[in-house]
Amino acid sequence: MESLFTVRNVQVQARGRCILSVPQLDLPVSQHTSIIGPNGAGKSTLLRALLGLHGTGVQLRGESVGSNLKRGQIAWVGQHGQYNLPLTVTEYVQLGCCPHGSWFKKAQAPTTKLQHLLDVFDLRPLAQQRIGRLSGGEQQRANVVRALLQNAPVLLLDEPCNHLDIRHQHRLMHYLREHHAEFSVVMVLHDLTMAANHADFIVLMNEGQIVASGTPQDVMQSDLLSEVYQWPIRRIEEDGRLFFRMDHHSVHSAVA
Ligand SMILES: Nc1ncnc2c1ncn2[C@@H]1O[C@H](COP(=O)(O)OP(=O)(O)OP(=O)(O)O)[C@@H](O)[C@H]1O
Repeated sequence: MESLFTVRNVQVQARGRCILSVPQLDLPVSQHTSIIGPNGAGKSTLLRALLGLHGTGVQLRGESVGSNLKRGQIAWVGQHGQYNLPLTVTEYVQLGCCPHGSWFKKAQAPTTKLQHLLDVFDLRPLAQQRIGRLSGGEQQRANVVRALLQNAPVLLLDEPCNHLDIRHQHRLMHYLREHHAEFSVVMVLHDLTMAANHADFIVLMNEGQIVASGTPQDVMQSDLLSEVYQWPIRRIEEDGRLFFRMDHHSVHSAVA
């Protein structure tokens, strides 16, 4: 298996505690990888490590991810955007076209792609609005468009479906699938059914460690998921697709 990212002996400490410990992880090329796991499992920390923000143990296609060259090949959507900038939606998404590390320089996106993405993500009517005045879901869509305009071969998306309604969640996932030849995607997702049906490769995390990695069929087993999430999770297979049902569980029995 050819690797997109190789992670070797990456450890991240914060306030005297280890929040990420990954002896070895290989993420395959040209696949959609989803990182799943409960709150605080270390998913965002792992994504930041892939971005080269936590030391030297990560390689992208065999070269250190810390180099500017490699970092310029990665587009990133974090959990929080910079919405206090005095920019319209069009100006905000065009930041994606700036050379890496010089976001303050004036940039122009190719008009066709910009207009296409504004249409796909229903932002055209809001194009001249201030980014700070948009709703949470609209801002998130603008963040995604900004990342897509970078034309980077690797997209790292931290909970890209945050704030998105169901239609826009599916539109985003379908866009990523339709354009899979243009980029590899590594994304953090909380929706297990969405992860199973849109990712080819799953990384399951808990307490700063990789619990399992592999295909959704192999990794997303009821017992393992229930143990990691500490909640009864039932896996259902229908027409070759996986669905996950959170079984009813009173808060009292979950806490007990
Ligand atoms: N700068 C920091 N200082 C101290 N603790 C931190 C710091 N950054 C992260 N942590 C802790 O590390 C753990 C992992 O955080 P991380 O954001 O990677 O989790 P996550 O899996 O992405 O969670 P969520 O699903 O809630 O977004 C958490 O317990 C968090 O409180």
